[in-house]
Amino acid sequence: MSVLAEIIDGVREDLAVRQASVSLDELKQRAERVAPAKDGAAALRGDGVRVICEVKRSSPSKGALAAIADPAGLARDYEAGGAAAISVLTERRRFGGTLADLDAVRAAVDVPVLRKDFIVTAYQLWEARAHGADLALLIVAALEQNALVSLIERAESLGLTPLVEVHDEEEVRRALDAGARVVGVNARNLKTLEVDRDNFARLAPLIPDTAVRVAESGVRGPHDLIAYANEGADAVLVGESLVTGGAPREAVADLVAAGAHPALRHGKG
Ligand SMILES: O=P(O)(O)OC[C@@H](O)[C@@H](O)c1c[nH]c2ccccc12
Repeated sequence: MSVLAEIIDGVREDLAVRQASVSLDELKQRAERVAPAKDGAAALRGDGVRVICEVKRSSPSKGALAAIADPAGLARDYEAGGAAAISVLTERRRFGGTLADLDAVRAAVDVPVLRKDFIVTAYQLWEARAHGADLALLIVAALEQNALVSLIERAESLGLTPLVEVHDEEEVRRALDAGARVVGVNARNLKTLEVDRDNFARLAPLIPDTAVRVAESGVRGPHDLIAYANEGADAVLVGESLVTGGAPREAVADLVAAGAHPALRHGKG
């Protein structure tokens, strides 16, 4: 079984427990009480390369990365450094995240917040909205095409911007066919966990100008951001290097400054 399939098995078990304790109706009521979602797509494209900063405690490839006792404080540092959005991993078993992290981050920052999880049912989209997320990750490799189409539609109907993650040519085609407006190219193959930073350059030309292009994973510092920008990234998603580096606000500010450089041919001008 692939790593991705193993993760999803665990996600489905944890999901069943939550579904048994919080009904869909209850989630819908909570979703009505939170502030309306912010425009996630607009936040990820503009002058300069936008930086999405991730709250990430551990990963299947590296194990424990950082304890992150105060996710709200980390998110405030990210925002102060110039983050365009904050990604919060809510998967528990492999990434050490919870929905409580999402609540804490939502309450701490004004920028859009992404729920990063392995979403396979509409219930999880309602959860994302009920806990204040503005964007939700949908991983093409984890979904049949009809499920992908219906989850994108459902996300949009809740005001959530779907960040649709792809890893190869076929998945780009599926994402676009399904109506994705924000496409994330992951350098990491979730089935093998291998990182290939050249993946973005291969796939970006297949994504039309009408969509927002996000380069995900493997950004160690400004050098990698500049490379992704020159390959057409509107935004980059950064986790590990920020949580392990010790000075998150400064590290984000360095990335944002590198992405703002006028010599960069970022985005689609
Ligand atoms: O820690 P990194 O290499 O900076 O990567 C961040 C982010 O791209 C990565 O956490 C990620 C991308 N897609 C995912 C899907 C599920 C879980 C995690 C991810």
